[in-house]
Amino acid sequence: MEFNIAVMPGDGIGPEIVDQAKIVLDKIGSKYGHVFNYEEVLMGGVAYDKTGVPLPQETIDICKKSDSVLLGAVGGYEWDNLPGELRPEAGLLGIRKELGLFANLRPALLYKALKDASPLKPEIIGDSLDICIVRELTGGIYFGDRGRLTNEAGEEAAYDTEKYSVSEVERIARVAFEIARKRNKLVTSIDKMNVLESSRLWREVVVRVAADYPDVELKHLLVDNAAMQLVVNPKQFDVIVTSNMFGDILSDEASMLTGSIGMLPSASLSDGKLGLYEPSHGSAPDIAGQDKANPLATILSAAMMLRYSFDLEEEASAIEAAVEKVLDEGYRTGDIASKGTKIVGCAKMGELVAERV
Ligand SMILES: NC(=O)C1=CN([C@@H]2O[C@H](COP(=O)(O)OP(=O)(O)OC[C@H]3O[C@@H](n4cnc5c(N)ncnc54)[C@H](O)[C@@H]3O)[C@@H](O)[C@H]2O)C=CC1
Ligand SMILES: CC(C)CC(=O)C(=O)O
Ligand SMILES: [Mg+2]
Repeated sequence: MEFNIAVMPGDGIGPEIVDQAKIVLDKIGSKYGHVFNYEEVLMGGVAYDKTGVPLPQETIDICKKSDSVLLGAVGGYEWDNLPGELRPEAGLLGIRKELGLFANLRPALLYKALKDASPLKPEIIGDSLDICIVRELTGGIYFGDRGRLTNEAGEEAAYDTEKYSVSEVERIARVAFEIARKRNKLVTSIDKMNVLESSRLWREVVVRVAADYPDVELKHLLVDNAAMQLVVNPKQFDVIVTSNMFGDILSDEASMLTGSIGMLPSASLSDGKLGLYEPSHGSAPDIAGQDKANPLATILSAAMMLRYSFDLEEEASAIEAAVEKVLDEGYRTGDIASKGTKIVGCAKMGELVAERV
């Protein structure tokens, strides 16, 4: 089969890690008889530098007519003083909205070989950890009204607004329950209903949706407690469903339970087959251009693309198995290295995975 993939390398380590994912995809293509056509598009700081905006219309058009989108990461110090709407991150939020990518799946999976890389005690982490975070991606405070104003005391002030509609909560809750049905049948909804009205609506709607899934257990946690529970008892979670900002923060925390933010892939899904696949981390400007980045989150995101956008389950599993094999053989990028392991760079890690596909 033939697939057209829009590729946004982005900024910082983005181009390095995306290159490795393409090498692995090409190996899958040659093994299973698929052709992946890549069309590189501009988004983020690199787009701002070349066109004056972080998300050019041409990028949106090409993504919309592609079969899926692969992204590295965007952002960096050099764009830190731009106004919000011109920052690289505005390009990312813009493409998520344009493509209707309301469901962000972030699986935090601990590979057995990485047990030593997890900061949690062996008696807490056990042999494995497998949490699926379902983060709402096109609503909430990242998309609400914001601005600057002068308050009653004549002082400069700023505001951002958290807003969720019933339909926005309902559709993300359904995604979470459907996923839980295929896993361990437990959804934990995380909110801040003791303070926020938007969270009270969130909880009401999730409870209503749960009635359609009597085979799935529903629990609720307040987000501050949830942040703590992830560290003290992560095994209590199966599927977590939460808002855009809480999911952003909690997924970075969960990534560390599995060894590194460089291990956490993500799939951003819409109502249709078009999805955007990217690692959960940022552009890591502190290590950009040094061949130090861990490309595994991006490679595993490419596997999610095969699974969710192209229905190529066997090929997706082949990538995941190749990643597991490389780790079992003791190869590590610096972020997941431990005593007795073999440290390799970003490019070598990609090559090793491709060889084992
Ligand atoms: N999806 C995206 O494009 C995202 C972009 N950002 C942007 O990225 C820029 C940097 O943000 P930070 O807060 O520093 O977060 P970050 O995720 O880029 O980096 C945090 C820490 O993790 C390390 N790290 C991240 N990815 C890694 C990898 N693959 N391998 C090894 N180490 C890795 C970095 O070196 C750094 O020490 C900012 O401009 C931010 O807005 C942040 C998060 C997501
Ligand atoms: C622009 C930000 C919302 C990106 C981010 O931190 C994320 O999606 O994880
Ligand atoms: Mg984030």
